Amino acid sequence: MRVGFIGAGNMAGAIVRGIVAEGTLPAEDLAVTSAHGRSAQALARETGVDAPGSNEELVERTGPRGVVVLAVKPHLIAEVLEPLGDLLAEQDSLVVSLAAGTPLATLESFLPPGQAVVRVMPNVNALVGAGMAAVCGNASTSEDQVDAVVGLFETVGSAIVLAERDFPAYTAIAGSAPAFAAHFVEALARAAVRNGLPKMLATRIAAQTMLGTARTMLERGTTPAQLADMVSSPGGTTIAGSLAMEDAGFSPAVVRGVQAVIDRDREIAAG
Ligand SMILES: NC(=O)C1=CN([C@@H]2O[C@H](COP(=O)(O)OP(=O)(O)OC[C@H]3O[C@@H](n4cnc5c(N)ncnc54)[C@H](O)[C@@H]3O)[C@@H](O)[C@H]2O)C=CC1
Ligand SMILES: O=C(O)[C@@H]1CCC=N1
Repeated sequence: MRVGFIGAGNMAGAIVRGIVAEGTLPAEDLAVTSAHGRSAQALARETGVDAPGSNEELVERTGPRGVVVLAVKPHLIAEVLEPLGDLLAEQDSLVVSLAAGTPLATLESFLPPGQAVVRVMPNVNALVGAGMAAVCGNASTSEDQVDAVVGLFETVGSAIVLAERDFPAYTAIAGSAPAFAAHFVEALARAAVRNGLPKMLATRIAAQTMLGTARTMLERGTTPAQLADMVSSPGGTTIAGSLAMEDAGFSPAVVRGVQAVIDRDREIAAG
């Protein structure tokens, strides 16, 4: 399978670096383009992938039946897709869009009828093989094509098939949530700095603690509530901290943040 990425920014960079590091596909089967070519060339130099001079050339080198991944910002999808429509149809390419708030119906409206399109919401942790991706194909996509995309993203983390109506909530807790987790680590570290720990050490300690907490839940099936109970000694330190965080509005702040992502996703979708 040959895969071309239109866009060489944060997300494409994370996926390409992850795929190359994991050895999922040989670097020569991957290609990237960017708006002015500079970020694509830098990524190509770093990873050994190809950096064709235009999006048309990228589709040609990726096809026939190649995967063309749209990794540009949502507002650029129309101007990138429309000129490529005939070539994508001719090559029988599979179009994969990573764009937030951009439904399959919108993507289809920029392409010839019958074009196979898959919507994916990945996250940046693909960079270290620990990503989370949701996948949804349109009516023109075969089961094999959806499976191939799931398989590709499984090599850089976890991947699931998800109904398109659930993409906004999923985007909040997977696509955007690495930023929220990073804010939490940063806040923990700053609080420790206030109490005398050096920032780098505090950040490492907090990040390792997040990693271990996630692994305990995923590998042992421990629920968040069970894990909190395991840590909270009666009359101890943790329950004092947890209740103080709740008193300061921790859960309502997180719920509002998730809702804001969902609302913004719907706003982008509405245009
Ligand atoms: N950054 C993230 O963590 C996530 C991003 N996404 C989605 O991924 C997409 C890309 O986001 P980022 O990588 O963060 O953006 P970015 O701004 O870091 O990268 C965008 C890339 O698109 C390129 N580009 C712009 N116009 C182009 C054109 N005409 N032809 C070829 N390349 C062009 C730019 O040069 C740049 O390399 C967005 O649609 C976003 O919604 C989805 C999940 C997570
Ligand atoms: O902020 C954004 O719009 C994209 C989608 C999810 C993560 N980054």
